[in-house]
Amino acid sequence: MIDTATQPAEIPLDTQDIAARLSILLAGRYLVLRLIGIGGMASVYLVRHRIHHGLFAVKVLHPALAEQPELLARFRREGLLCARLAGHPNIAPVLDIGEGDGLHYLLMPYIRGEDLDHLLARTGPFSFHDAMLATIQVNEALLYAWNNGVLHCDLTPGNIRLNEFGQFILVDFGLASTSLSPKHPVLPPTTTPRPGTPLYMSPERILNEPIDIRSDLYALGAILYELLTGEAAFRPGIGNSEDTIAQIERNHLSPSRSLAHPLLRKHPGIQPLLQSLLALSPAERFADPIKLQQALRTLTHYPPAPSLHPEIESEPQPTPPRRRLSFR
Ligand SMILES: Nc1ncnc2c1ncn2[C@@H]1O[C@H](COP(=O)(O)OP(=O)(O)OP(=O)(O)O)[C@@H](O)[C@H]1O
Repeated sequence: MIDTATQPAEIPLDTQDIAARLSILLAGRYLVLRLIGIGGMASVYLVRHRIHHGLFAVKVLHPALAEQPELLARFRREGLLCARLAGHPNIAPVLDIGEGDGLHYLLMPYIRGEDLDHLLARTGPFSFHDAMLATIQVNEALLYAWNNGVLHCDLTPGNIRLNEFGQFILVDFGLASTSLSPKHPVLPPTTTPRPGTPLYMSPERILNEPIDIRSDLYALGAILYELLTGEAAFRPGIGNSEDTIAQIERNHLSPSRSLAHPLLRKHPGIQPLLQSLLALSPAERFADPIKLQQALRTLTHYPPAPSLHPEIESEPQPTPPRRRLSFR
């Protein structure tokens, strides 16, 4: 992810020092085992609970970034939004938010497995079945977030992990947005560049126009393309949103060009699906994850998930006491 607006080019980061401070901070409850990975905003550590031995991931905001109020607020918001989304099988929830000794951290369940960036690099393009399964599951996560007033806004293969049970799990809600209305956010246009990962950013996001769920669906389309072909859907000036904007303006992102990939022709129905997901204009895309879900299920003959009985969906009610039968 790049953040041209706020992020320094070089973040001084001593992960051993952070791990040592984290060990002291969490001392009573968790043992810090090792560093899992480093992102643009945070480093993530594997920890073990001292009593029940469960494994967790602790995401620590880079200390240098914690000094920037806007980035600290964004990190806290990530924690709050992810805590709100707890309970969905395709979203890594935040279980605890804490700070101390200048460190700000989020505690999450550890997702054993690999992110899709690494998986693609290791195994090459996915089978049609696996690519569609990933898309269906991530779309379910987007639907749940959207229904809870959240847009992910930084959907990339690196932010999706495949766990040991074959579930695709969305991590990193660091750029997620929410609006005042409780459901289905629409974010206003901005005057400054939005942070993000150019390869997966929708045209309207790059151009600072209003964005809604269709911007996340565009990113999902770019990921599906990459899973099926092993190649990025677009090749803009990587890492430089200026180049990307210039290329959009020159219409280099026209989907018709890249959808001619031979691996896509093998699967009837996939090209129109990608055409809709990757349409330059949001008006030409699937309107929402429900519409996409229907198309994905038709294409894969995947049965719809059983929906909860309405009584189960509502808040649990206390069970009335059983009437005792009395016998004489
Ligand atoms: N709960 C988790 N379990 C296991 N690994 C995780 C977990 N959360 C994050 N990771 C891994 O840790 C690494 C860094 O995490 P993440 O991408 O969330 O950091 P970030 O700084 O927010 O990233 P970005 O650069 O996209 O802003 C990634 O490889 C990610 O897959």
